[in-house]
Amino acid sequence: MTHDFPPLKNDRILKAAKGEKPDKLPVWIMRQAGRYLPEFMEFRKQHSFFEICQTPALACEVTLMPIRRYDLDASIIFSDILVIPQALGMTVEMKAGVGPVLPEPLTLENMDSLKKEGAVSRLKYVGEAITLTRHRLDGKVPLFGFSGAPWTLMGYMIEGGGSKTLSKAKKWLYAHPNESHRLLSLLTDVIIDYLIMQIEAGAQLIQVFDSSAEYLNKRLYEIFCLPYLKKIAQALKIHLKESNQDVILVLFAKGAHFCLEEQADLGYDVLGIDWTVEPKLVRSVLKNKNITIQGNLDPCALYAPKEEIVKMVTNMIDQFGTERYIVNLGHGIYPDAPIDAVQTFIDAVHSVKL
Ligand SMILES: Cc1c2[nH]c(c1CCC(=O)O)Cc1[nH]c(c(CCC(=O)O)c1C)Cc1[nH]c(c(CCC(=O)O)c1C)Cc1[nH]c(c(C)c1CCC(=O)O)C2
Repeated sequence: MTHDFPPLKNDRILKAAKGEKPDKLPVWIMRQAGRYLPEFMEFRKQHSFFEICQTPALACEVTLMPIRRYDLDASIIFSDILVIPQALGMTVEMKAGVGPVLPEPLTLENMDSLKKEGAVSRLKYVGEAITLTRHRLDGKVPLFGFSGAPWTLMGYMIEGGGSKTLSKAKKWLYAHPNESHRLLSLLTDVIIDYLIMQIEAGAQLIQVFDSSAEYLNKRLYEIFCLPYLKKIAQALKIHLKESNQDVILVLFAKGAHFCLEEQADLGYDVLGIDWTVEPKLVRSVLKNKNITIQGNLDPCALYAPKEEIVKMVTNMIDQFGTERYIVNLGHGIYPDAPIDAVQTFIDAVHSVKL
């Protein structure tokens, strides 16, 4: 599909992802388009969460909010990982102060009622938001599309929302492995088609969020996650090759420090690292892997005084080194992050001489 998008003016993140040298270190922030921005909170008084997700003009507006305010090097389309369970026929509510709630969680008995057929066509609005946003960005920075990973989606679907232990979803892994694989396969198929749709709509990078990886161990991750994450990367790479496109693939498996090497062999161009992992350890474990690292300032570091933030950022960059590196937080930004601290963070990154 040709879209005639405006030419890209800032390719720092694409360069870093491919192992080329950018003019400055690229920086963006997970969950940058949302809740900590006063303009977003104002916007949310007029529109419900899923109304914004499902209305391309509104999703585009929110995506652009942090780009107007800050000198970020990438944008990420406003949406949520839970639009997939929604498209599969599950009810998802966004409750103020609680987070996402799925009032009728998935069970062994009702899992066959998931509506795989047509799921991606019910997510067409995400593609439309991406295309519109690519035009409105006017080439200022590249645009990320994203999806939840199979295991993270499975967790929310079975738990019916967030959970401290994920014990209901993990029970499936231990007690019902066949049904778990059936569900993870179904989600993988939908995720692949969904991400291809986002690429065709104009996404220049894709991030897969496995935010619930931290609840598993190496054995469970090898059995129930790595094969599916690999299938996703391979299918996307085949699609990109056949359609002669160049799109960067990023995997953020939060807390999966028990299998960094295995993650590096899945076919993604970039690995996101959470803040609990030592930068030097990451670099030493992955030194022969030709992979770019993204991360990993503790989101809570933004509560520190300005001078401390600058010191922590400089120290982090020293430890990661400036090659094959994209600066980010080690998880999504929190709703009460001071907006000046975000500016300090970005300026500290961009002031590093390469
Ligand atoms: C686990 C997860 C979810 N959603 C997402 C993840 C993976 C990333 C991560 O681990 O943080 C991903 C996500 N959610 C949202 C984006 C938008 C783009 C961005 O700015 O990064 C992205 C990339 C918007 C959102 N998603 C949500 C909000 C706030 C809801 C509101 O405005 O009422 C936003 C802006 C709601 C949401 N959605 C989800 C939760 C747990 C919550 C409630 C807590 C919270 O606020 O983060 C599920």
